[in-house]
Amino acid sequence: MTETAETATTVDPREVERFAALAAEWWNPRGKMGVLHKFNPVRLAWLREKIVAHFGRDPRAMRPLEGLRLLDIGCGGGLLCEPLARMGASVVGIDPAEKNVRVASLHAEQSGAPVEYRATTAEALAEAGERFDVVLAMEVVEHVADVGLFVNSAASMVKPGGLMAAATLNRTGRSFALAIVGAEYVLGWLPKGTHDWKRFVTPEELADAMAAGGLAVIDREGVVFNPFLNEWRRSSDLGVNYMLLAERPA
Ligand SMILES: C[S@@+](CC[C@H](N)C(=O)[O-])C[C@H]1O[C@@H](n2cnc3c(N)ncnc32)[C@H](O)[C@@H]1O
Ligand SMILES: [Mg+2]
Repeated sequence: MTETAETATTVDPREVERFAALAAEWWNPRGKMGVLHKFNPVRLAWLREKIVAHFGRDPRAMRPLEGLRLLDIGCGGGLLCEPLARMGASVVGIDPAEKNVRVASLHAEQSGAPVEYRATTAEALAEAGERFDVVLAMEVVEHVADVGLFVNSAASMVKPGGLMAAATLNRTGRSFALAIVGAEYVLGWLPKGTHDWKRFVTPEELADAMAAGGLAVIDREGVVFNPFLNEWRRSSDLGVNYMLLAERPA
């Protein structure tokens, strides 16, 4: 990163180093990123459904996102980039950890998914004036050093009539019990220290940050774990994991 000297940054070096150290694990569904793999069907179905409806696409089409330019901020190994590219979107995946971008590029090459990866940040890309139909920040907000600056940079890249989607963890007593104590210490789903509860963001705070960036929230979904079915599902309960969808009015 060369721009960090002059430009304000949302990068917390310790956070980015943590993810870079796990780079080899991105595509192992039973590895340290297993929870993201488990989330994938739920969040992809939600993204597909909402993007298709918003842009008036045919939900039965093989490539319903054809012609849409999509940015995935904090893309990690590209677990979302690849399936979204297969749905037809022109996907740019960015991550401040160069190791992640290398793993993601290699995997996309092998799987044949046409994703463009860059080792950079939302704030650097926003400053360069890039614009997208859809901007994603999935499971990233709780790892950035400055939520206001991060959301503002992301929002500024949404074209008029475009969408931003963000998924993160709410800051509640239940999220402490489930996402920290449960997931990291009891069940061992995530490496200990993955999350800092104080960095969790309430839906109201996230919606306010989006509004400050000129976006209006149009959908809120909770994501809850069903231990009997061993799967994640959409829910009206935003108490722990949740996703917000916002639009920039045309
Ligand atoms: C939990 S992973 C989520 C990966 C991917 N979005 C997914 O859901 O599969 C968080 C990612 O955010 C990246 N990250 C950390 N700080 C960031 C920042 N300030 N700006 C953009 N990405 C960041 C990390 O390097 C890591 O790849
Ligand atoms: Mg996280």
